[in-house]
Amino acid sequence: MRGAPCPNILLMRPCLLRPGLHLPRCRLGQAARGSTIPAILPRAQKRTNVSLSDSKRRISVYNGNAAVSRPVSAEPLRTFSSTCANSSNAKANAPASGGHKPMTELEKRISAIPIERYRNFCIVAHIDHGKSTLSDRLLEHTGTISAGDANKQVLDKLDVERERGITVKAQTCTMIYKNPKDGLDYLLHLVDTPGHVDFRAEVTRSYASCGGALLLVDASQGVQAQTVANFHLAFAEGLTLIPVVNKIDMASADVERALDQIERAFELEPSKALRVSAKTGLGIEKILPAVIEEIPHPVGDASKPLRMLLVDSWYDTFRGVICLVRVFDGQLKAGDKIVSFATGNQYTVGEVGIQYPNQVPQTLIRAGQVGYVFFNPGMKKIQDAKIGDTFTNLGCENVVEPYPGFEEPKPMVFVAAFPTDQSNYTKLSDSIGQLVLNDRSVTLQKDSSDALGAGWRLGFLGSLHCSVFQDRLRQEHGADVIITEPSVPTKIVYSDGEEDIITNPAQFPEYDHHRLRSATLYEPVVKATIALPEDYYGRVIEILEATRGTNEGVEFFGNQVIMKYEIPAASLVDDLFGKLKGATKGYATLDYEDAGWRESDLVKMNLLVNKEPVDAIARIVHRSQAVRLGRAWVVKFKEHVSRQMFEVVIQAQAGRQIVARETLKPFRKDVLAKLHASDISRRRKLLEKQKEGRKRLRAVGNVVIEQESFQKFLSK
Ligand SMILES: Nc1nc2c(ncn2[C@@H]2O[C@H](COP(=O)(O)OP(=O)(O)OP(=O)(O)O)[C@@H](O)[C@H]2O)c(=O)[nH]1
Repeated sequence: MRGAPCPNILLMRPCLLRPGLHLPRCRLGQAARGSTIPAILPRAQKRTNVSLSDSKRRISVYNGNAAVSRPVSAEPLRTFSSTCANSSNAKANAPASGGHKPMTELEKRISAIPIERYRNFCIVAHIDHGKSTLSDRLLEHTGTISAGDANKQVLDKLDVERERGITVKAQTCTMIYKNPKDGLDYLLHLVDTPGHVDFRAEVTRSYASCGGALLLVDASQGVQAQTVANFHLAFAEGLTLIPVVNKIDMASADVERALDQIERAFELEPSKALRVSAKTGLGIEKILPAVIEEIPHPVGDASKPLRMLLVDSWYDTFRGVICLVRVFDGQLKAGDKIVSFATGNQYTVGEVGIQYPNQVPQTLIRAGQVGYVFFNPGMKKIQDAKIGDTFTNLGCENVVEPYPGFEEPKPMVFVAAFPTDQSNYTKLSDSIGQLVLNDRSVTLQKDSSDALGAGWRLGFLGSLHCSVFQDRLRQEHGADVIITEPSVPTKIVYSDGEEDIITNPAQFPEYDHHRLRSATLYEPVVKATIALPEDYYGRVIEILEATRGTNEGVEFFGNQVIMKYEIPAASLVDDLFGKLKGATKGYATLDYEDAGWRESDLVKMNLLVNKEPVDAIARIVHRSQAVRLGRAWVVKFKEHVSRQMFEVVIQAQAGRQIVARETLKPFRKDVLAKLHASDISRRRKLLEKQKEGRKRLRAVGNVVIEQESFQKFLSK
């Protein structure tokens, strides 16, 4: 399908529809050759009762009869007796020492709800379409938070989330809802997911613990790039989707257009769409009845051995590593001894509970529930909390099948981080370690630079991800840190077939390295989906062509255009999104996915100061950009380096070529100041002496570049 014009937007992310997900590839092929979405989507409709969040998710279709109908109680239901019962676990499964604590009213209410009345769901939407606001509104509607706390973005807990108004970490919240139709309590788990493309790993993880989703579309903006992308992720995960048109209170709302787009793009029935305003609360009361009606309940057996998926983890200063888990089978309570399939490590459960919306301890959590757990003693290393890991009761490893786990996200953007003051290395190391625990998509390696000392090389999913991490490092940990310019990896294939992927430009071989001469270089490319109003089409084409992109298809939906381009990933770190926003008055939206490597005429750029390369500033760029970037470098570096006693030459080198140069004049001590004007021979002698001195200094003197200069140079 690569390179073929895309007949409809469903096909824009074909690789997300993974094999093995009941969506035969031939269907996609047929559609790609001209048939339209209906060939595919009636299946999606049929799949409204496909529950892939049950214990056989990813491999089987939910059979309504298979649901466990046993009423649940807060008492352990340990009827499994094979290997597990004979293990030391039998003892551990007895109530935690100290006996039962009396159940709280909340626990009593939860324990009376059977799994058939659980619903796990999330909200699928484009960034800023109102997920967090709607989540707050639902929490308020169910009495989980008081009316005064709504609109405070309760689930956006991080400072950076509140400040930037975006969700970075997926948060979850349990709600109890009394359904007016049958007067019964339902246990709902709402997972608030990030909308931005860089946080896709968070989104995918969240979907894994859900049975369905609200597909939220802003009535004034309509379907956007990430609505399409996130729809495909949710669709591939087999989630039941309920269309919801939000922001109907806005003067610019065009509900009919949004409904038309939802129907044409996703083949979802517009008559089933709910029309709401998350801000004013208009129409909100229809959402939870629809969730109960449409979204299948999770399937699991609380009497079986524990089968529990680690969905997320974070670090709490007082309690250590806390894990967010989805229990598929069995139940979990304090004192249980459990084992990780990924690491083989054994743990004793210290506390279990639910997010309501803050952590509320429970006697136990059981099959179908999403909750938190921490251990006593806690996990030793932060790396032990492997997202996607399966846990079971100790002794049940042979009878429980682990989940396949999650695909490791691949970092696309790399930076190096150094403490401004090397004596703060350990402190900064701890801060970075804690943030990495909270964000498993970040990769971390030790690094060092001649200019900046010891530090780390960090890999991120995208530039926003990278800048959010920097903000968090500064805000939450008060870190004083120098961060180098972001770069993407480069692949070198040598003539003997050996491959090397370079993520640190300083480690890229110099142009005169004998192996590089016969090597082929590759840069990563992405398939980008860009949505914009038709009026800006021409300007956006210009920008995309300038990125060395290849047009792979354009679709028109009324006045909305959806374009598909293959572009170098390097253009994303060069603020492509900012440029698109600038050219479209902020209307353009962008989504992308990894599309492998493309052969490219790449060259290593060095910044030379008096002929010495400054390793922290090296970069691999396309040859066509070398002169422009080189010019910008030397001019900017000159601005930030203080003058020395001797002349400093700043050069940008691309491969073997010097592409730009600036000279920083030395301090000029006026050695002639006290001399009489007519004393010419004395005057010449003094100037000669000064020249000699400068020459000597230049030969032996190191250019002293203060950390501050680097900081200023590296900051945008
Ligand atoms: N007028 C109006 N504004 C709304 C409505 N829902 C949300 N908003 C506003 O839209 C903006 C974005 O809302 P959020 O809830 O933060 O959006 P989000 O989808 O969670 O954003 P991310 O988490 O970054 O993906 C905020 O300024 C909200 O106040 C609505 O129904 N009507």
